Amino acid sequence: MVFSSDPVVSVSNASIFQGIHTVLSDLNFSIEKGEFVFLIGRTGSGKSSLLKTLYADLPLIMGDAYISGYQLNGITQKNIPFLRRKLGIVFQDFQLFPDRSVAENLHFVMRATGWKDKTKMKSRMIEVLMGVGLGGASNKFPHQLSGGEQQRVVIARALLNEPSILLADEPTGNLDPEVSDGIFKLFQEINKRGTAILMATHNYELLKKYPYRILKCENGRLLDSKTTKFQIGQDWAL
Ligand SMILES: Nc1ncnc2c1ncn2[C@@H]1O[C@H](COP(=O)(O)OP(=O)(O)OP(=O)(O)O)[C@@H](O)[C@H]1O
Repeated sequence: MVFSSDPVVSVSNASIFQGIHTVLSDLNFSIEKGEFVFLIGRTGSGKSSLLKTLYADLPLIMGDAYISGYQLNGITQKNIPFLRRKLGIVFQDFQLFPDRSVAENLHFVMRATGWKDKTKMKSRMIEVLMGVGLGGASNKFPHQLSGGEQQRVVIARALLNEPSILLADEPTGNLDPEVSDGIFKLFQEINKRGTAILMATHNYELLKKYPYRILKCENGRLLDSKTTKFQIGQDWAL
């Protein structure tokens, strides 16, 4: 049972591994419902590994972690799809099926996550596409959309099951600055509607402009702007 006062993410005494290599150790942090948090750090510092652990693509071997009401340590293969229904995941590369329309891309996820009622599926699909500003795009194929529009479809797809948190790994990394600004604003709108966001980014401008909480991977540790003062760094050295 998830109570509304529970944090969406809660991590204690955890270490993050890639095989036998420890990437981050002694992690202790939580993310509250509706919080917006940046995740920063130099290339190879562990941002993606942390996100992968949170969506159970990497096993949590040491420590405790809960996300969207699921305990990550000891989670079974059978339960991972159920966990992922509670999360929205957005990557830098859009990962849409190129040979399927926008509607078919969304339908695929809905069917895979247990939706059956065709009327409800259609109205939810329209709702999420409208929500990302792509109300008229359902019959288009990915190649007929710009990079920014494709990313909006990916965000719509991530929102289908009303996740309590969106995990975003460099979601604006492949887009030019103006387009990425629009995508960032979309994340802010989604956040204002109540979804927590954990966003890995190298975009120094965003950090300067929007004073959200920052988690920084540095020297195998995770620094938290809520409890520690630290330098953000320059964009090449985030
Ligand atoms: N699949 C993998 N197998 C083994 N080691 C890996 C794998 N992926 C990443 N690593 C290693 O884990 C460490 C953390 O990498 P990670 O991708 O989490 O960093 P990152 O902060 O997300 O980097 P970037 O900003 O470049 O995306 C690095 O030392 C990297 O080489």
